[in-house]
Amino acid sequence: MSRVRVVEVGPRDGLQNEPTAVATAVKLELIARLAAAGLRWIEPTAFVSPRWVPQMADHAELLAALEQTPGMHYPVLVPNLQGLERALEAGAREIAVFTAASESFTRRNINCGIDESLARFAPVIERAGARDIPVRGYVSCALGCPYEGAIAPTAVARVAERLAALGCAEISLGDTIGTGTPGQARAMVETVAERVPMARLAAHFHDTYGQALANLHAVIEAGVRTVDASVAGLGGCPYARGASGNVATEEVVYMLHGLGFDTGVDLPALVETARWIGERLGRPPSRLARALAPAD
Ligand SMILES: CC(C)(COP(=O)([O-])OP(=O)([O-])OC[C@H]1O[C@@H](n2cnc3c(N)ncnc32)[C@H](O)[C@@H]1OP(=O)([O-])[O-])[C@@H](O)C(=O)NCCC(=O)NCCSC(=O)C[C@@](C)(O)CC(=O)[O-]
Repeated sequence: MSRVRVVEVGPRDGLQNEPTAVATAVKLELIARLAAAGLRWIEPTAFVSPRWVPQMADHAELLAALEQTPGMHYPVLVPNLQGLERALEAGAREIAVFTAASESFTRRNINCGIDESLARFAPVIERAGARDIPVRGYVSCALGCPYEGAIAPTAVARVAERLAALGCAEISLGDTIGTGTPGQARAMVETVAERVPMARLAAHFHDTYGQALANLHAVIEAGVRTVDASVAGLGGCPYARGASGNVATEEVVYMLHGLGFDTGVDLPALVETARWIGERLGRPPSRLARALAPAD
């Protein structure tokens, strides 16, 4: 059976936009439950400025408290050298850098242009490489920008290629505001794959317009085998208006199993985790979690 790798981004992308502070202990329990459900790649936090994203202010405490057992991967977001230094001190073994295919979004999200972001990442990736720390690169706004509208697939491909050339092992392509549709998603991924091999691409789709599963299906048919998702559909980028809701991991896993892919994830345990975090945050369950709810 062929495998699709699911990268759980809920504790980071999912929680970064929550209006009220989520206790570090709740985040740690969420991560432990996700690991127990079979997820092996879990993005736990971001070493970004607490002024920009207060919800990630406990990054060092959280990462230091995580037991990084063999076989588990906990990549953390790092925007610059300062973030890298702090992440390394806290015990990071994998990192992710993040920019976008849109100049306006990049400025609002990390306070610099695309070229400058890549210049900042160069020494980050070099230092990580010297320690054998794998680096993922994110390209946001891959299917549209909240400030610039449509984004050409070739613009996404150019940024992805530059991240790969800097040393990113994997490139995650983000439909940050969830406006993409399946034909666009497939065309974008195929254009990027002309410059970065398909095996190194990941799809990171938000469900704001209800298109995420259809878009994922389209890019899986095109050959993508790594998919980002957020338990209970938590999430959204604080610097992308309307970017609520990553695609729910449990719905992705249900679809992948239905398509005959192995994910290594125990779906009932994941659904239970989705219900657990939803209750703590006062969030409605995903459609799947609702459908699979035990009878009263
Ligand atoms: C990049 C910066 C820091 C630039 O922010 P800046 O204000 O330009 O930074 P600066 O270098 O001018 O420094 C200003 C202050 O920030 C501090 N600082 C500087 N760097 C750090 C750091 N790493 N950690 C902690 N503190 C830091 C620095 O020490 C200084 O502190 P002060 O002297 O004023 O007290 C800021 O814009 C930032 O943190 N942005 C993060 C925004 C963010 O996390 N957005 C969400 C993630 S992206 C996303 O969600 C999309 C994605 C990945 O999920 C995919 C998708 O869906 O498309």
